[in-house]
Amino acid sequence: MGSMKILLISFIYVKIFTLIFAYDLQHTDVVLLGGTGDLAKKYLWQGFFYLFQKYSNENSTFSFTAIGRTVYEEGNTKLREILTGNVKCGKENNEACEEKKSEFISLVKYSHLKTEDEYKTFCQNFSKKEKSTRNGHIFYLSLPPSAYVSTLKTLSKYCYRNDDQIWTRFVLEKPFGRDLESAQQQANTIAEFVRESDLFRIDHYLGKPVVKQILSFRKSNKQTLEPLLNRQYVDRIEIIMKETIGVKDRTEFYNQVGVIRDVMQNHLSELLALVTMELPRNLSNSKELEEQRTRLLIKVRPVRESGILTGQYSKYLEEAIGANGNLNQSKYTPTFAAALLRIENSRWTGVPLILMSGKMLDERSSYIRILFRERVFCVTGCTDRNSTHMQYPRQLIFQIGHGDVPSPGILVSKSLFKPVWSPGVTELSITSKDSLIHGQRPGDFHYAVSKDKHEAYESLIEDIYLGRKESFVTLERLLLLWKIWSPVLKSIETSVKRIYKEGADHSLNFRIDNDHLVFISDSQFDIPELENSIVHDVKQIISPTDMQMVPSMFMGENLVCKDLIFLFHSLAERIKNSAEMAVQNRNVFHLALSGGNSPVPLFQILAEDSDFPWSMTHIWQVDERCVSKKSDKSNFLSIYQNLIHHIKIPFFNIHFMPVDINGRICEESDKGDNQYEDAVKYILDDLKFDMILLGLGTDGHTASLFPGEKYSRFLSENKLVAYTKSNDQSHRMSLLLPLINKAREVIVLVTGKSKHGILQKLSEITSNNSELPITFVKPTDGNLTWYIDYGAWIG
Ligand SMILES: O=P(O)(O)OC[C@H]1O[C@@H](O)[C@H](O)[C@@H](O)[C@@H]1O
Repeated sequence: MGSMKILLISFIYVKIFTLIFAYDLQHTDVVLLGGTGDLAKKYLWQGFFYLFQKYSNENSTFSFTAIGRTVYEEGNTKLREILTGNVKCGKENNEACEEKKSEFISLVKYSHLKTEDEYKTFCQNFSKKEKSTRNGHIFYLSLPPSAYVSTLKTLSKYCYRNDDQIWTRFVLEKPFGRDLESAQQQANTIAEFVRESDLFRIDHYLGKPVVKQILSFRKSNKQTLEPLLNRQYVDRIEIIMKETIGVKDRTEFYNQVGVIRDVMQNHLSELLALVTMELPRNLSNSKELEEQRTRLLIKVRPVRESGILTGQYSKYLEEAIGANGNLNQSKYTPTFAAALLRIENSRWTGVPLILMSGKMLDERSSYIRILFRERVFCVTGCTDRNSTHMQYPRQLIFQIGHGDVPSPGILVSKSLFKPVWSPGVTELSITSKDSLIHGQRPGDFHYAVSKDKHEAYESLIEDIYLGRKESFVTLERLLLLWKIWSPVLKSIETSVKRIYKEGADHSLNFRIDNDHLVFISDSQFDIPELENSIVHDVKQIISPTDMQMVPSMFMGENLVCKDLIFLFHSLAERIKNSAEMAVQNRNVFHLALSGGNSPVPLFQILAEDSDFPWSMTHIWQVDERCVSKKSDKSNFLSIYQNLIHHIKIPFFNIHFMPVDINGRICEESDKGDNQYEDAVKYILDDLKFDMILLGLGTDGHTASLFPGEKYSRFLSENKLVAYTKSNDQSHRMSLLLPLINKAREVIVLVTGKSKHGILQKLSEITSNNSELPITFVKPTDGNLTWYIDYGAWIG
């Protein structure tokens, strides 16, 4: 009886063990469609070999099939030859690796598939694996994008299973569509037969070792770096991918895409998101990571035609003709492009982002370079490169590939901060070389390289196998990326491309001129070229530095004159101080805001300030256009969208001008002006606003008080609010001078070059008989301060 019991127990144990063991067995079939193509030869087989080396053992087995369209007599032999020449064991080249390589190569098979029946038979054999194991199927489509939909359709019909026994993953290479519309269309069709969760869209830049370190570097230096990564401190960001090779035998593909679709809409734009997005609290939370990425991309303004430059290397057309390319199309294919991007959020407004890439340029280098604003001013020894006193520019560089560094890595100017290195990198010192790196001596950098030395495809293929999706392109992100580039792609489709010489051609150098990019050789400015700088910004040369003297008074009143971003920040701080004082003294803060474009960045900064005493603040309007509240011309809509919408302010503290009463716009009989005046009288004890923010028009108008009307009339009549007319005779509503002049503080905000002329005119006024409305603004008991940016000041 006893021995029966023992036998039974042992039987149960053996059964459980077998079950566990069997459950642990996994067999993975990798099918590489386009397995004898260029990408496969160069990177993909190497990636699969890495996977095989790392994961194959007695519990985890693999088979590899290359699918091609060509019928080879000795397909397997041919394929194995390819692999023998292309798969490498790395520097160690050790015996164990060579053994593994032979094992790997002997496993690889070649199959020719073309017709649906051939696919069907292939897939039937394919599914016949031992029932006790769990099978994984990876279909990697290294095919022309035009073949994606039909191939996926066939595969999904015969090879697609996802259940307890089999998982299936499909891998696609960019480009995904040609523009927003086609990408959406392609995605919709694919979604009919493949689930989004089983689709892996590859952008191999996301698998590059340094790219994988960007967020952890930001996180490790959160205390020091994050407060600097914004428009207040960053001068510009360059995201660059320079190549020395040409298109070679890829002309047919390249003619369809050009440099923007090939690398800018995807690789470079993905990098942009990684450096500018809000840092997720938890980097391993892929949902949060994706949310922050998409939140950022939503705020990237679509590239404009004036913000892009394109070129083509001189031999491209010849190559294209040789490759039987379509000449008409080839002549418009850009092999070089530089684009100016803008992010319209409170963190980055105003910071230029330059994305640039080109084939056949003078060097091979890809990097993200963040240049910080300069505050230092050199007095002595400025041209002495060996001087130890000056260490500028101050920059943070993610060197993603090649360039002048010993190995891709992260570089931080020593004058910026001493980084805390994340566990994924190793600090190195760059041995002194004669040449400069990004304009600095190598020794002026803290430098670290990634510990992970694997090629992008190796780590991405591993991610596919493990089902980790963080480094792949989601559909939502893909469409947002297209939104940035689609419009400009359309508008430059048949624009003339600048022809440049292969290698070093200075005619590609460009600079930012306001919101435009221009080739320097085309521009009327004679600007000395800045050494080692790709972007030459004229403003940097002509605008005053913090060291330059600016008077402290304008028109007999206080003046604050700064660079645009600093100006907005200091004004936001001033408003907050006034609010806090008012709340302390009177328990309430009455703020009247003008409309127009100038104050928008200010609203956005204020909107971010959760410490502002919003609950004690009343927001009023200085003026309003006679339009519907929903019109994009409405001042209230702009104040609402950029400020009110983002803050916690009681509804009853918002006082919009009643220009739209039940759909009737500025009907005199509705007496909207009297209504607003009554509200002011009722709510403001002594008719004193704590602060009024005014603007200044190029014609000297302020609020909605335009030249030509007799404002002295309003002064004597003591009216507070009225309907007025602008120069183009359109109707407005405005606070009037008696009310404006009662305010405790009046701020006049003037920004942008276009305002230089009117400032000049005002500064030349000598008599007291000017008819310009702004000259009537003279607070009786309060004070007036001009806030003017360098653009308006210098012109
Ligand atoms: O920087 P890497 O990894 O060498 O990749 C560059 C290549 O990236 C590919 O995505 C582009 O299609 C090629 O045109 C480009 O040459």
